[in-house]
Amino acid sequence: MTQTQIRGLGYLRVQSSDIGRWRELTVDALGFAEGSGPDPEGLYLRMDERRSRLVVLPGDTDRVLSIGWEVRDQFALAAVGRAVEASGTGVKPLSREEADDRGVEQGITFEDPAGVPVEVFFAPVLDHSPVVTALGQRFVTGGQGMGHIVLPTTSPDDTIAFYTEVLGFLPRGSMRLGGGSPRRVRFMGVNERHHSLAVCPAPHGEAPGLVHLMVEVDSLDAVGRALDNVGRQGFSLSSTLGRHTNDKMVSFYVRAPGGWDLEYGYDGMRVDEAHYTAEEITADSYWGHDWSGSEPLAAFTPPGTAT
Ligand SMILES: Cc1ccc(O)c(O)c1CC[C@@H]1C(=O)CC[C@]2(C)C(=O)CC[C@@H]12
Ligand SMILES: [Fe+2]
Repeated sequence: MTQTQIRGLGYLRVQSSDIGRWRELTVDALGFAEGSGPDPEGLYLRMDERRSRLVVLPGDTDRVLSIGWEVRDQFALAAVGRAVEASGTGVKPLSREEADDRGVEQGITFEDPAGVPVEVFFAPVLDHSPVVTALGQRFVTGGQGMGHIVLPTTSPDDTIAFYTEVLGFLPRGSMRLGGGSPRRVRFMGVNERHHSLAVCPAPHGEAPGLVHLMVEVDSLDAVGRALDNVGRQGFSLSSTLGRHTNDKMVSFYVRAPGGWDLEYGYDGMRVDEAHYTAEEITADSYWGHDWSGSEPLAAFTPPGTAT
C-alpha cells in the first residue's frame, strides 16, 4: 500500500518473569498510571484515555508478545489485511476473546519477516477515569501514537521492505552503524512523530525481539525526576541524558527486566510531511547519550547466553 493506513503505535504487550520489578520501573520510577485488565496478575499501564498502552503479562521468559498498530476503522483494517496477504504473509483475525483482551473492537495478526508478532486493530476501548501519573506529567500520545519502538532484525532488507512496501510506513531517514559501514538503523514514520518504528540490524535472532520502546512526556522536569528515580531504585542506565539529532528528543534510556531499554523523552519534533525529505544523520545526538555504561542488549547477545 502506497499511502499507509496505519495511524500510529497503539500498544505493546510483553511477557516477563518479574512483574514486580516492571511495576517499580514503570509506575514508581517513570510515572505510568496503573490500570487493570483481564489478567489479575498482569501489569496494565495507562498513558492516556486508553484502557492500557503497555501491558506486561506474567510468564517464564521475557519476550515481546505483540506490537499493536492502529488504523482508523474496519475498512482500513481490511485494506491492511489484503496488502499483507498479497505479500504472501498469512493473516489471522483476532478472536473475540483476543480482541476483548486487548481492549479493541477488531484486529488481525501476522508475523513480520523477523518473526515478530504484529497486530493491527481499530477502535480501542477507552477508560474515562483520570490518568493519575506520579510525576505530574502527561504522556505525548494522541495523533502521534504511543511512542516508538526499535526492532532488531537479522534480515534488515526484508524487514524494511515489509514495513515500507507492504504496510506503507514512510522512510524517515537513517544512520550508518559505525564508521562508513553500509549497515544502517532505518527510521520510519506514519504520523507527525519523527519515527514510530526503527529497524536495527542485529547479529542474532534471539528473543525478546526488542531494542527499545520510547515514550514521550510533556515536561523536562518529569524526565529529570524519572532519571533521579531510576538511579535511586537501582535500575541500570543504558544511556545518559542527551538530545537526538533526528527527532530532537531529549531522552535517557533505562534497562527494563528482559534485556531491552525504555527510552523516556521530552520535546520531540513534529514532522510536516508537506516539506519533509529523508535525511542521513552522522551522529545519534547533539550532546549526551553516553552509551558506555550500557549492559549488553538481549537482542544483540548470542542465543542461549541472554540473562
Ligand atoms: C540514533 C537515534 C535517534 C533517535 C532515537 O529515538 C534513537 O533511539 C536513536 C538510537 C538508535 C540506536 C539504538 O536504539 C540501539 C543502540 C544504538 C544502535 C547505538 O548504539 C547508537 C544508536 C542506537
Ligand atoms: Fe529511540
